[in-house]
Amino acid sequence: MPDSPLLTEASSRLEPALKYAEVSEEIITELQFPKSSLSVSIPVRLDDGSLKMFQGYRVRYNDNRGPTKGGIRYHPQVSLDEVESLAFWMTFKCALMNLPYGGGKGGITVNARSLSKGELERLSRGYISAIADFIGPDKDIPAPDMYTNATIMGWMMDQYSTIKRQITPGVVTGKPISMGGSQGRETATSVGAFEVINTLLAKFEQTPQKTTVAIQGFGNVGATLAQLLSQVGYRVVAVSDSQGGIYASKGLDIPSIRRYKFANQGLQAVYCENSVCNIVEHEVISNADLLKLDVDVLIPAALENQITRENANQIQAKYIFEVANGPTTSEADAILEENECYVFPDILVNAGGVTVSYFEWVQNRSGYYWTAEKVNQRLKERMNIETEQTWSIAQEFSVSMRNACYIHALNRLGETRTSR
Ligand SMILES: NC(=O)c1ccc[n+]([C@@H]2O[C@H](COP(=O)([O-])OP(=O)(O)OC[C@H]3O[C@@H](n4cnc5c(N)ncnc54)[C@H](O)[C@@H]3O)[C@@H](O)[C@H]2O)c1
Repeated sequence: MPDSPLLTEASSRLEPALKYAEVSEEIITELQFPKSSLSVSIPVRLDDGSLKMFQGYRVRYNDNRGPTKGGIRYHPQVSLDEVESLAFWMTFKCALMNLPYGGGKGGITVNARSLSKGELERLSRGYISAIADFIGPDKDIPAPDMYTNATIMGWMMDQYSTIKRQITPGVVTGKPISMGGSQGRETATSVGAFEVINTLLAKFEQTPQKTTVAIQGFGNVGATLAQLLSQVGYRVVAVSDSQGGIYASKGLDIPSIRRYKFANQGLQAVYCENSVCNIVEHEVISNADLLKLDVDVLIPAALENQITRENANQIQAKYIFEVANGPTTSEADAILEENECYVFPDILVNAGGVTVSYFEWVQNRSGYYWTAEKVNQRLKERMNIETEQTWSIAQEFSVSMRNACYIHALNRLGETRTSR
């Protein structure tokens, strides 16, 4: 095994699931290695006339179940090891959701916020020029991830189409709707998580009206999810962003807070009537405080590695739904399990995004576009099917939902590999 601590840690988390999964040793061995990894150097002309080189990666981890699929991340800490470990998880997420895809991932080591729009466009187009032979609608299909968005996906699709001299919308998902993006893609992760939360809390007879919720991260996914939850009666008592959080035991007025945040770029516990917003009684809390609140449901929706060996014993929530990727370390997982806290893992909870990415690719290939209602209906169906199946596996083997997800995904990967 090469020196890849993140990938090694990722694959070690599968161990408890292996004794229940119907997969051969050979397949498990194969799954420890990425099929192919590409490193590229991208020259970019900056606005001041100088030339700067950037490092980029694209990994196709495993393509037994179909073309590889996964986002592209722009972040200063991007490394080949990180991209390989994220591509590894995409392999499992796609199998878990029964999508006809393998796992992939990409990234560029860059602080995207330090670049102008023009520089960002040249970098994105340069990256696609460098990896064009490695990707394609039947080979590997990128999507947005941290610090990449629909605009960047649009540039990438355009660049690829220019190189191939053929309009190829199915090469990238998460595009603007005007370039073949799907209705419902922007809210897909929140809608998917909402379905999973409702389905699983119902198993514990935990109704929305008697459930308090704290959400770390009031971004694209966290804020939309907060709204969906509060609409059906969940009491969202705390939310936070990178600057800190707010808490009100009576519950927060989420639509008002969203409006305020959109207009002022800050979090404030407000209640708005028409255009007037009044500040309501609340406590200002830190992100660390938010995680330890006495609530029923905790939703990390910001960064990875938030729940660790250091704070896991102080978590009071009974249920954790991982919307962020990798918010709980494996040491924290063990502590939470001992404390009878149910953790519902990222590869299920946040899989709505990749599911609607799949729908986008299907629409691009057929040239027939669905309504938002149709997208959401199909998304909910698929989330429910896989949540129920995973729940049954957890009951059958008396394992955590994390291990049940791995067993379910491993079984699918094993079945396809054996058939091939
Ligand atoms: N957007 C998707 O479709 C999607 C799909 C799957 C997984 N995810 C994961 O969900 C998470 C959120 O994604 P997003 O698209 O909403 O991102 P986003 O950038 O829109 O929002 C992230 C939020 O987290 C906040 N934040 C940053 N640092 C924080 C900190 N230290 N403590 C608390 N909050 C902090 C930010 O202020 C922001 O409100 C990420 O982990 C992402 O990988 C997103």
